[in-house]
Amino acid sequence: KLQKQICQVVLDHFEKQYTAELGDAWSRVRDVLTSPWCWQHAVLLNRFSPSPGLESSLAGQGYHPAFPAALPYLPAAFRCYSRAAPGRFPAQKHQPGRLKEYYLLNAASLLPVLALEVKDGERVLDLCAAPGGKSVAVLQCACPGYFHCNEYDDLRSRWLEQTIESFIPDPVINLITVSKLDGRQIGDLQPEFYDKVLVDAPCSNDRSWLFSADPQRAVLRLMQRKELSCLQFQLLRSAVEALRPGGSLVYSTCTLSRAENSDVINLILSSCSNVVPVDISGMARGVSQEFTFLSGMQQHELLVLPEKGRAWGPMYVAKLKKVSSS
Ligand SMILES: C[S@@+](CC[C@H](N)C(=O)[O-])C[C@H]1O[C@@H](n2cnc3c(N)ncnc32)[C@H](O)[C@@H]1O
Repeated sequence: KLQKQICQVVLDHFEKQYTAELGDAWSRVRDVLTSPWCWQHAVLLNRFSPSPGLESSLAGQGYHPAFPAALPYLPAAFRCYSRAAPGRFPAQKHQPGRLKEYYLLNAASLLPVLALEVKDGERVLDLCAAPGGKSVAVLQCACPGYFHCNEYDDLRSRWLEQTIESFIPDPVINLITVSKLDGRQIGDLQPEFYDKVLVDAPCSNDRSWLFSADPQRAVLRLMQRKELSCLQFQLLRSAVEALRPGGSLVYSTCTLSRAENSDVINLILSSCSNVVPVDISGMARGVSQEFTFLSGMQQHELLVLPEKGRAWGPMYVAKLKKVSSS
């Protein structure tokens, strides 16, 4: 495989911003983000396609359960394995008519799903769903009564459909609706309809931006970075509209950028009087063996910092609850 090249202009930009925002922690995070050979992958098992021998094979290769059973929310059917050593379990190819047995992913990307605490029968919206890793993970946790997976981008929406086909069998797939809407409109289209909404927002994606192949495009993206916060705020506002009173939402990104994380959440909290923060510190404490978090965050949010041997993240997660009608 071609060696990944670091995009210097992005690294310089991050160096300035994240030294200011994260202090000393940034240099440890930078060492991981710029060393793809030490990146880890977790293996999320597909409960709809159990594979005899897979768990013992994972154990034989040094994998262990990534999440402790004592978490505030960890359904028995949700099984995910990780190991401290870098490297990748072999990926499974898409084969029409055959379900895949597992999904490879960054273990931190399961934290927003666990924070959402989906229960059987609930109406759930995954507002920005492609390629579908978190949609698949939601269905490992529970069987929603109605599951709406939305993705605005045409090509990525097809990818989402393929992921769902690869992991979800026939009776369950009928509970899922895939749409290609602008997520900002769903609040108006389906007001107060959902029990749970996941907003896994489009963001700077620090890990992949650092390896941008086209420096000119990277410069353009960096210049347009501020617009992302605006889009994220609008998506969140739509999610709040789409929630029934008493329902809750989880917001997540895979960037370290404060402007796309805490600032967006603070803006929603100050502009929507019917939304309150939900404490997720119990979950954070429960997984503190496997993940490193930025200290000094508020109880309704967490930021996973990649570290050697625990190279998960970046991942920001915040949880909010709608307490009354808009
Ligand atoms: C971080 S990715 C989602 C990853 C996905 N949740 C997963 O776990 O596989 C964000 C997605 O939001 C989509 N997106 C961007 N703008 C959107 C919009 N206005 N409405 C809905 N989706 C949008 C992007 O195309 C991208 O696929």
